[in-house]
Amino acid sequence: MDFIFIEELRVQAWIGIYAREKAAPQTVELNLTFGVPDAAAIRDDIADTIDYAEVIDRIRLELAQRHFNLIETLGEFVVDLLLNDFRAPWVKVRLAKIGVTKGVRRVGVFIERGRDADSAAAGGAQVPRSCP
Ligand SMILES: Nc1nc2c(c(=O)[nH]1)N=C([C@H](O)[C@@H](O)CO)CN2
Repeated sequence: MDFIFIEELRVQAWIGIYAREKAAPQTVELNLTFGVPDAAAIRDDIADTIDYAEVIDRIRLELAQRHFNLIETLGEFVVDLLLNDFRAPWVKVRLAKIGVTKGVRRVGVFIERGRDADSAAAGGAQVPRSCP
């Protein structure tokens, strides 16, 4: 498995538990890493991999359309999108609100998940099911 990363993706999102956060979107910063088949590198074909430009567009589109109370829920939404819609075998999402309170630059959550037991193991590395 190879891994694609997207760093410091800034998106307008409807997020938060307070009335002011329900009245206007705010900037969230996402750092994503997800597994892609190494076959893509061998055949040098975008059809064999996950197009990261599509991932970015889709996240912007989805987060513009719904409100989340918690960063945990928003994080799980992005993880599900990558695992189920983009069929990534493994994903790590780090998501932060910026400047929510005095003296804190970022506050956020990170979630790491595999689509099945094999891809969840060892950060997505291919490991034998059983060793003699
Ligand atoms: N565990 C969490 N705690 C809090 C969250 C959250 O999403 N998860 N959110 C808030 C407020 O929306 C806050 O960020 C507004 O500044 C407070 N605690």
